Amino acid sequence: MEKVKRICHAYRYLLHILKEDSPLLLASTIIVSFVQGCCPPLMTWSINQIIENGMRVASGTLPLPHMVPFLILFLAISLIPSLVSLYVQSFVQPRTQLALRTTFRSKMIKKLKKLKYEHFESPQSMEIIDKAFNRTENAARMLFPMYFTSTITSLVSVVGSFYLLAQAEWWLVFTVLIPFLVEFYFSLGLNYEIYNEMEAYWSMDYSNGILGKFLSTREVVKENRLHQASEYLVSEYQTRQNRRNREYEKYYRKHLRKILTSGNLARISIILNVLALLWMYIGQRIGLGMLVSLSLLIFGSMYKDLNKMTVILSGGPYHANTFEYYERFFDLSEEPEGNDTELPTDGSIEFRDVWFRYPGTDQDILKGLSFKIQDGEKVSIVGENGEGKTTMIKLLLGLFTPDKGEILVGGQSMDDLRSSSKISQLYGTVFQDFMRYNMTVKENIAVGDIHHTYPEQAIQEAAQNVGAYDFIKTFPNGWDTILGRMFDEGVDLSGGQWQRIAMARAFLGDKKVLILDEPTSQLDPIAESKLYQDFAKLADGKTSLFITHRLGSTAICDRILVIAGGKIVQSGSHEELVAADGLYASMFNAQKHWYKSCES
Ligand SMILES: Nc1ncnc2c1ncn2[C@@H]1O[C@H](COP(=O)(O)OP(=O)(O)OP(=O)(O)O)[C@@H](O)[C@H]1O
Repeated sequence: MEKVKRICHAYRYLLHILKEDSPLLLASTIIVSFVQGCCPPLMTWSINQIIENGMRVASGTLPLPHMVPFLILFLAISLIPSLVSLYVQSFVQPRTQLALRTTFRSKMIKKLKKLKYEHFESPQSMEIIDKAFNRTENAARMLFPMYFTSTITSLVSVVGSFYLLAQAEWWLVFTVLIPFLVEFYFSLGLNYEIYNEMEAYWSMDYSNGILGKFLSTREVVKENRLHQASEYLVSEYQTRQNRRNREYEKYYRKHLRKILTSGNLARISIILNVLALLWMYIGQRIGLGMLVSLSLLIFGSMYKDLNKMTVILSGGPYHANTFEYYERFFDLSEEPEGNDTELPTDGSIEFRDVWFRYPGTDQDILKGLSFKIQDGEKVSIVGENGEGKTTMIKLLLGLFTPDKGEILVGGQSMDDLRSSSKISQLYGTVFQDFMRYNMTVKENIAVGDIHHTYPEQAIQEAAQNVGAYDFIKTFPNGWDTILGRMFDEGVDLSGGQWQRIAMARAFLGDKKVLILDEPTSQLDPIAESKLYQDFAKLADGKTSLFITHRLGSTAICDRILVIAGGKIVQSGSHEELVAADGLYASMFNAQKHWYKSCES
């Protein structure tokens, strides 16, 4: 029952989309499918007429011209199925594909925009998103037009054919139908079983696909070549694919026996029914025309149509099941609706006993993190790898919520602020893995504050503030130059130049809090020192947070917070912390020795 509900739901959904998008296409598809369905019974009827009347023409009891309408009908019916298939293949299929793709994609993209950020860091959610994006369209295409046209055609054809069979003998309807119903019952269960087994196979495909991307992504290819890792990745990819293929073959062999045996009941019933017709002909209960035309019907189109119906009915739920992923995707939790909470007027930050672990994991990353940053203060956050510095920033930005404790910005709780529609105007953030948009320089910077339209001069000023103005001026199309290598006319930038563009974007507008997560990782020492000076100017009067491993850079900050074990373990100026002889001093001394050994 659940399966039937699911397929009905999938069809209702698809037909609704097509009715809205292209009602004419839907109507014409229904009409041509119906006409095609009428062909087999009409063909049977015309063969019967041609044979019976042909014999009368041969015996001289009927003039030849009386045969002409039946012959014309016969010719027309022979042509219609191939014309209809051409129409479906060359028009209905591609047109439907476009309509479904547009509807599915745009609905899914709108949903993506609202998804809770945590889903993008969860492998389970990412698998649902991947399947919804990659499989729903294919399944929809199978259901319409393939299954939909086949269902109408075979249903009309089967009803017409049963009518003709009943003309010969009423019980023929049942001797043909019952074996097919039994067959259908078994194939329905079998296909559902196959679907469940295929789930494991698809999961393997998903992870192999990710490995395959390592071989085609530009950034990754560079490193692969350098490490000569491509060969290893290719062979690993092949090994995994082979393992998956073996799994697939196992499932296929397991079901082959069932698939082969499941068609036999119907095949035997066909032969028995044709023998029954012969028996009726010998007993003179039907004529030669009926014997030939009904035998052709049972052996040919009727068997095919009934068979098609069992495939549609048993395979339909299998494709409709894909809609389960589509529905699960839409069930993923969303960020709360943006409200009109006003932003705070000062940029002070306070973490009060904040605890946090990533959803689906069992390890606390932040364990009672508490600190205060005054409005306008410049603070450096330092700590060893994996101590939770970036995690802390994600919480501050409202991408995740703490499991315990509270975060305040300007005295306002992040619980209220995180859903403010203006939140993007509070923070200017540059992450380690900032975005490189393959768009114009202007757009690359302007997306930093989409709530305002900035004149070109403001964009240029933003670029100047982060030292990007001079290299942008040299571009062939100036501010309208497309960045990145995705397009022919695109100009690629160095890592440091991209970083400056990202900074111009992040700091566009009047952001109260500036955050830089490893801002200088791609800069040379001169550029790094220049960037700090630029940033100190830019950050004047604003609260700013630096996450950095280069402890020399902390000099521009008023204070340093040292994070370890999910807590702040030290706080003070560079001089105070070096003198305190704690974790900061040992990290700083290690770096000092490293620089010294480089100098010597
Ligand atoms: N989405 C996630 N799911 C589960 N664990 C995560 C996730 N993101 C990060 N972690 C874990 O959280 C811990 C803290 O990571 P985080 O990136 O905050 O550290 P960090 O101090 O910024 O490190 P680094 O200095 O190396 O950038 C790490 O152990 C990391 O593996």
